[in-house]
Amino acid sequence: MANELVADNTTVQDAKLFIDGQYVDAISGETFDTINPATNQKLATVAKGGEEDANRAIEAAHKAFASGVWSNMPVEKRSEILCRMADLILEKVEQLAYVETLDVGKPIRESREFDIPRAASNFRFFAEMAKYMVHEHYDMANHMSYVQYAPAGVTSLIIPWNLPFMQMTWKASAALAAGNTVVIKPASDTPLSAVLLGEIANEAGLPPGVLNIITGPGSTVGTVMAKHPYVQRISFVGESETGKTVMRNAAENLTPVSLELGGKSANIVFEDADLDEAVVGSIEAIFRNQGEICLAGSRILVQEGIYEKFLEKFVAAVKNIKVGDPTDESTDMGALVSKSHLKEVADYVQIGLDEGAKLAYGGKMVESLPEGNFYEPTVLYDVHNKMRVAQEEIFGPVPVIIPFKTEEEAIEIANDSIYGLAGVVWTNDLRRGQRVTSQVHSGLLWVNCWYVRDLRTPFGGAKASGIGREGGRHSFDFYTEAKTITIKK
Ligand SMILES: NC(=O)c1ccc[n+]([C@@H]2O[C@H](COP(=O)([O-])OP(=O)(O)OC[C@H]3O[C@@H](n4cnc5c(N)ncnc54)[C@H](O)[C@@H]3O)[C@@H](O)[C@H]2O)c1
Ligand SMILES: O=C/C=C/C=C(\O)C(=O)O
Repeated sequence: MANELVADNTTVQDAKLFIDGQYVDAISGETFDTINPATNQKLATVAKGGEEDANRAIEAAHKAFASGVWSNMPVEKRSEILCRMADLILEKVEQLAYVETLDVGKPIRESREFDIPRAASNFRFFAEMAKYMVHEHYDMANHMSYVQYAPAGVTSLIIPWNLPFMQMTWKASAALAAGNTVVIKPASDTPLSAVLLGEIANEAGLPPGVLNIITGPGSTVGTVMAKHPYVQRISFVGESETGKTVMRNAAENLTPVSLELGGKSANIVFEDADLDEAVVGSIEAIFRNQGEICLAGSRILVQEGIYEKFLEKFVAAVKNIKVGDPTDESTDMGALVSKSHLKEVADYVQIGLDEGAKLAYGGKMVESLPEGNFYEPTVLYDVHNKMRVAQEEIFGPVPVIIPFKTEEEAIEIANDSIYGLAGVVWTNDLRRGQRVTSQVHSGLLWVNCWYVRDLRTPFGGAKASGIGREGGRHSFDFYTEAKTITIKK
């Protein structure tokens, strides 16, 4: 394999661009290093794609699309190839999980048990669904109409660094199942697992040019992927500000965008909740993946009658989180993705303290692990929702705990945010659960659970958290062009 792990499981082979079914160097010959966040040592050399490379990949995708080799392939056959990709992902679960863990800094247990199997599920789900799409047909007296959901064409997929393989496959599987050809750009901090998808595609029999992967900067490669006139759909995941830039660039050709952006979701704990369950769930919702999850329950709103008790139990649970080597099976929390991100997270904690928040636990780098980007799980409490740490996305293991008195106040605080991605409600009163979730202005809400995913449901955010929904038929709506064909009888 072109990108196989070497024997010691600490370094990976160099990564190239994947264009038209082949691994190639950047035209400029330039490369960049990807760093292991647990050691801050170099992990691999990666081809630094530029504008010309992005053009090359888009042209390859355009040619493959126009040839009909994929878009006109019977859906059963297309589905078979995508299911084979799912099988291959599962066969390579160990390799992919290690690469993901080394590149992202996340615990190996999570990579092996969640990210990689979920990537396989993404492929299998959309491959199966494509076969069972319901087609519309309408009759009039002298005419009949039917609707064809035709593949849109070349699709740009721009991916962030936090859950790289899972998110890339969430988009790619749907776009491919709908008959499109794709160009994928992983984030420069975490390009390695994406590059491995190229050989999986080749092994599964995906025709050349149908899937292309370009590693390189967002400012060049990403800009071309948003602006190129051949591109018919852009699906972007990342920060809200970058999303705005992508949308501006997409406007040049009126290219439809699907944007999954930042979040600052409220995790609301009511007095009538099962306290232990709420503590365990709230810990998971903010410390999983080092808190680097868009859906994180990063604002923990706690009703005043249980505020002290919740805080005590929450902090006790935080003390049990084992931070350390991401490749260690017993690690709960790994390293933050980069030195610069570590600094951003640490700066936010200082900002919070300066604003008057109190520190219940953490607040510094892990002293015993000075080489990597290990930050202690941190708890800020007695936070007011107007503080910057309650309004801005920290994207790290730093929840802010905010007290509230009434249900109305909890809803008001939850909605007092530019973001509207997710929300969690902990209560034993399901009527309250229904009332509160129906009034919180977010795309995804969970009651007494967090990040439970059913791939048939729409996924996406409100307000600054995004535009559009993917998942189930919503993905096919986005990745296809609905064509109405009317015939005289
Ligand atoms: N809503 C969701 O589903 C979701 C999921 C995961 C992450 N996120 C968000 O992603 C952010 C973290 O990821 P990040 O730091 O990698 O985000 P980011 O916006 O910095 O980068 C995302 C991707 O965009 C590329 N990019 C940068 N500039 C670009 C440009 N001008 N044109 C095109 N592409 C460009 C980057 O190289 C990267 O591949 C957080 O805000 C998080 O909430 C949202
Ligand atoms: O960090 C963001 C998490 C995104 C999750 C998904 O895209 C998903 O579960 O489909």
